[in-house]
Amino acid sequence: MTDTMIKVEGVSKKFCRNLKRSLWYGMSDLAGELVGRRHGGDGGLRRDEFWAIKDVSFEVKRGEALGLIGHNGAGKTTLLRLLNGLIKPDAGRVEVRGRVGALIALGAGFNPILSGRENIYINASVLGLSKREIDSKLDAIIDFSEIEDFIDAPVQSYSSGMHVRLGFSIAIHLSPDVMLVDEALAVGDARFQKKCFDRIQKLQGQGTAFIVVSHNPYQIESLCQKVGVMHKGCMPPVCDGKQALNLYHDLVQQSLPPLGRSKTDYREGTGVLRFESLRVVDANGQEPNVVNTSDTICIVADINAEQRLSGLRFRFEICSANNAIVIMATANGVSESQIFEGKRSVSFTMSPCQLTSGWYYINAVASDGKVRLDTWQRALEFRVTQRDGPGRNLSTDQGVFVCNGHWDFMSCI
Ligand SMILES: Nc1ncnc2c1ncn2[C@@H]1O[C@H](COP(=O)(O)OP(=O)(O)OP(=O)(O)O)[C@@H](O)[C@H]1O
Repeated sequence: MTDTMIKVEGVSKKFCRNLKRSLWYGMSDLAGELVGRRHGGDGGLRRDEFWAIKDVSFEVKRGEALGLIGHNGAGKTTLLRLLNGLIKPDAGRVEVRGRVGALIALGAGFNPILSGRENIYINASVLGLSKREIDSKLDAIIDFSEIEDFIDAPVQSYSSGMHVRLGFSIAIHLSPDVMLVDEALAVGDARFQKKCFDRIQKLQGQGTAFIVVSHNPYQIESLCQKVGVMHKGCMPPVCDGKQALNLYHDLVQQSLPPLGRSKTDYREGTGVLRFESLRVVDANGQEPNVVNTSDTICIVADINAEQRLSGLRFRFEICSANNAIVIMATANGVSESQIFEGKRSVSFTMSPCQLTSGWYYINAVASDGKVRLDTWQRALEFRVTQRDGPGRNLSTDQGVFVCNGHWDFMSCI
């Protein structure tokens, strides 16, 4: 495996839901191993056991980043713990080359009663660095973490963001060959997140292989060359960002109730800017109960930016009941000089709306071009009909969109 830094082959890991039984299984497995009889492997599940990881395979090469996305409990952290050697697989093989930097659980690896400075020494020496090597990196670690004022305070007094800053800074300054990052970056503020992304890209250029777990598929798409979508412990072959986004979008939508029954939304993003409300209004500024295909409609979002932001991008995705994106209205060209701070409104007008009858929903997305600030999936549902009466034209009520093109009829020579 010349350039391959991480190789995972047919790995499975099971857990037991019942603590007492889990302890009993653990003891009997241990005893079995001592006499050369091993339960597990592909052996079946015992009572209350389930596969947290099932037959997962992938490779990550030098300088590559693999993103992992999936619902809560899909098995992402378990996979990272297997890669980091914290737990053993029940079946399959895990190979990881070189020095591994890991940011798995928030605050894990820190001794809470020791200061940030003391924890830097402990963490780095565990990874095999001498005192002299750590001395030479200390200033850079503290500098990057931006917590110099607190570096001699006990880590238990740190906020979650400060834990992440210190953990990330230690990990990247130890020249890891492989870096495992579990959702930790979501805790940092937007500016620090961006600084981390830039550093991840720089380290990738220097050959570090990354595995990044995130609930933000757009973050994953911008950072990672390939993506694994985990679902109930399984992971179909890794694919590129676009395919993975579609797969993840399908999984999210499948878990939502049918349109028109109950409104369920789904949020992700740093939250520095948030959509506060979203509505569809007609040409008179009224919110109609039902929209007509020939009506002018305007999608209006009220937003709130917690700090001065520029270079923003907004997108409204209008999706049909079968979860296909029908219209993607993208405002990429918000000029750099347009500053957003505090409460504002963003709107997109469709004149006429041209959707055929049925239920639709709108996803609203805001980013600064690099980091997703807010994604509000299924922010609003609305229904379109064709007006009853003489104007009604069933032949134009097929498909999802009535396109206003024009026909030409030319004679053939
Ligand atoms: N030590 C354990 N004992 C029993 N079950 C466990 C253990 N660790 C994890 N699990 C279970 O394994 C499944 C996968 O958990 P895991 O933490 O890997 O999910 P995840 O995808 O990282 O979720 P999240 O996005 O919420 O962090 C979950 O059902 C979890 O409850």
